[in-house]
Amino acid sequence: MPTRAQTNAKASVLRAEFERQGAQSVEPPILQPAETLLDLYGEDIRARAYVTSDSLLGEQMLRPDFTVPVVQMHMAHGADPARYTYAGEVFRRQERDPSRASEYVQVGYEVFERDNPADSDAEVFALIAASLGDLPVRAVTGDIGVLMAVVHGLNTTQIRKDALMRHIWRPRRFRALLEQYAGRKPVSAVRKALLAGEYTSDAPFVGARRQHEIDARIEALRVDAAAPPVSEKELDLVGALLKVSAPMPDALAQLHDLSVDLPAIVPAVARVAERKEALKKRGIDVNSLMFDANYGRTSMEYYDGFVFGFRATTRPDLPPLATGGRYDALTRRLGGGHEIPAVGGVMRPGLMLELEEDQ
Ligand SMILES: N[C@@H](Cc1c[nH]c[nH+]1)C(=O)O
Repeated sequence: MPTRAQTNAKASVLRAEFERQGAQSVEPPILQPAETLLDLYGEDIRARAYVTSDSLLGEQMLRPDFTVPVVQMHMAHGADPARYTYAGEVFRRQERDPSRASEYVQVGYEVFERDNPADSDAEVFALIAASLGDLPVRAVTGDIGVLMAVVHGLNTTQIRKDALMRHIWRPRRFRALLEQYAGRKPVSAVRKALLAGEYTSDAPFVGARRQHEIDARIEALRVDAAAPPVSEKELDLVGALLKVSAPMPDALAQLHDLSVDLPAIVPAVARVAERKEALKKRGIDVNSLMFDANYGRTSMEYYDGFVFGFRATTRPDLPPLATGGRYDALTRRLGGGHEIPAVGGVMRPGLMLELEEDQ
């Protein structure tokens, strides 16, 4: 296992390289305001952040990542375009796997650039690929924008689309909801009685929910039950889309085929195609680069476009050595009326050293 000093030294080397590529070095504080920022990460990180209360500052957290504080800083006073780099610890509780670190060093690179998003995606990816050097790694890419587009385009109610959108990050729940909306799941006897107004309960009010909220929820369930089901055809198309997992050229051909029946994904698929060309221009072998439509569905909920990760081929037990993605909407949420397309990624120097030791 590398020592902390070795990891920090490696981090400095990587950050210096990112500075040479034109990035400005920034140092967001370790303590971050939880009340304003924690929700931006989504459910998983919200549950895993170390949060504490401070009588002067309010709820504070140990930074779960750098991207959110960097976006906040850029939107408050950064000039466009901009490139930033940083190195330091992030903190996330591990609830399932005690062998995984709950505190580790990241080195990152973030690009805020309006002109050519495909090329910015390729810039970040190619820079990280180069920084990983000869390490035995394999990259996977994906695109959350394609999934969002398919949900937007479904022929169903806005309420259902909103629910599916929230569950993009919970693949099993997403699948179950979609099947429910397609009428594939039998409605339980209790639910039937509830919708028919035949269900009464004398359970005491113990939670925060009031009678009018319960009534509103029952009414929403009634409206939903009256909506026509999502068609079998759409269900199958979404299923087929989520199965796309192949090298870039083949994956793109499959996406193009699917977009004939799912016209809503046409612009998002065009972005995947543009990115492929931009990656190729930057020397990436796109013929062997994997595209997996499901990739990125369990990570940071601020991603809304390109997503990628690099894993060690010789050490499948290790977490990814580098990950990243595009987060345009996050800049809008923190921008107070402004927004700018943005993409970035991080590397884990500690894992890189561990892998080097194995060589
Ligand atoms: N902040 C992300 C990585 C990233 C940087 N930029 C974009 N994504 C993480 O910690 O997982």
